[in-house]
Amino acid sequence: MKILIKNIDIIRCEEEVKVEKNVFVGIENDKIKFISKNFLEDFKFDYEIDGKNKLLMPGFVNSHTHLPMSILRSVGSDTSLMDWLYNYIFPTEKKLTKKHAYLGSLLTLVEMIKSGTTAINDMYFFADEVAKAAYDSGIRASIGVNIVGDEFTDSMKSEIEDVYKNYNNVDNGRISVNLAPHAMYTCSKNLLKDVLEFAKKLNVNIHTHIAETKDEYNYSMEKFGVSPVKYFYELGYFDLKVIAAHCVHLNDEDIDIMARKKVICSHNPTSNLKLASGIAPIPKLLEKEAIVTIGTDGCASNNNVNIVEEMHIASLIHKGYNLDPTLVKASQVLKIATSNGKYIFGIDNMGDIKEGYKADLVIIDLNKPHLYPNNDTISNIVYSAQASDVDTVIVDGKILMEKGEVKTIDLEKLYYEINKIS
Ligand SMILES: CSC[C@H]1O[C@@H](n2cnc3c(O)ncnc32)[C@H](O)[C@@H]1O
Ligand SMILES: [Zn+2]
Repeated sequence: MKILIKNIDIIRCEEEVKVEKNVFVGIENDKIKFISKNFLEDFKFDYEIDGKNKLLMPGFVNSHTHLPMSILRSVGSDTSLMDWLYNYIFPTEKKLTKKHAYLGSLLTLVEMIKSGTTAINDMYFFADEVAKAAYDSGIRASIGVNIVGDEFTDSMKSEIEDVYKNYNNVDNGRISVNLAPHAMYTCSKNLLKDVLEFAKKLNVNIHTHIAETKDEYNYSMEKFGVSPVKYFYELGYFDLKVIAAHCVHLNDEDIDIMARKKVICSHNPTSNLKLASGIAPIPKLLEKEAIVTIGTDGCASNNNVNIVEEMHIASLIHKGYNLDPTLVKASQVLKIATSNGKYIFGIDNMGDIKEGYKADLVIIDLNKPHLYPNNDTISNIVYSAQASDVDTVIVDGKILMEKGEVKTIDLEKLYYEINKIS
């Protein structure tokens, strides 16, 4: 498939974040073929998109999600993490079925695509169903197989092997698999050691929750004499690629370790605020050049997966909390929410608008009252844009949504099914 986008403004995000006005962009198969000031006559396209009053930018990457959890939206609201998990979420999750996981995932994916997310890093039970939903939706996804308990059992291993066989590196690498030990307080040390060896054998990423609450930090210090970050470091986890969700309670040594070992921090500001977990030291991580990305967490602790809103909150809280308006600038947050996601997927040519790069793109409709006047496009996108401004979403060169209409999922049927099970 060849797509021509004409007369559009673009934001390049990788090195310096900058805007270019009124260009032609050609997409061929899964990649950006050209970006040009003029139309290239010999590009024979199948499909044309008019870019007048629109902005093309790299798609958003949501680095920490639990797709099926839209089914649990608003369960246990107004409680702290441990109360929420142990008294509301874990008991309800025991009742979930494969069907719930598939339909809940699809519902979350609709919300994600509608707000411009082109790639996600997930972890949950029923990973096979989650992977199927991600596959069906057309999004780019790394699917985490949930691991909790004392021992690495044969049934855990065979679930991982099945999901790996069915979904790792599927559809031109669009779907991949990661191992997701839940957290240091729900997995024994032996289990974590075995999982690490298994991840090495399969050559996959690790995705886990680290240092989310003060309780977790204190538990780690009391039981093991080290912080959660140092605990994972000493186990050898950071010799692999680890996506560490939350990273709220870090000491200076933790920040140094994370920067040096290139741990990928998934900043989840809304979930951290809703569960009153705290505010992650993102300015300090950025100062040390650690890799920071952005995530929503699951729908029950957010209560949505709107990455535009997440970016907005991330751009504001560190300024207010530290009484410093220069922290987490609009250009930094845009990079965090888009191009830094490439580190998760290990795809170098992803996360920017450049020739030869993956066509994982969103088109924003600028013809909205809150986006006029366009004095500073980057500030307008971070501080004023709404999810409903996302007009078109393209992943791997395929159009998943156009003019606000999701093409890959039958919404009427999905809402009907969701209503039946809720
Ligand atoms: C490992 S599968 C996912 C597991 O994690 C639970 N969960 C969702 N959000 C959070 C969070 O913010 N901290 C810790 N655990 C969380 C989810 O309910 C599943 O049980
Ligand atoms: Zn989580």
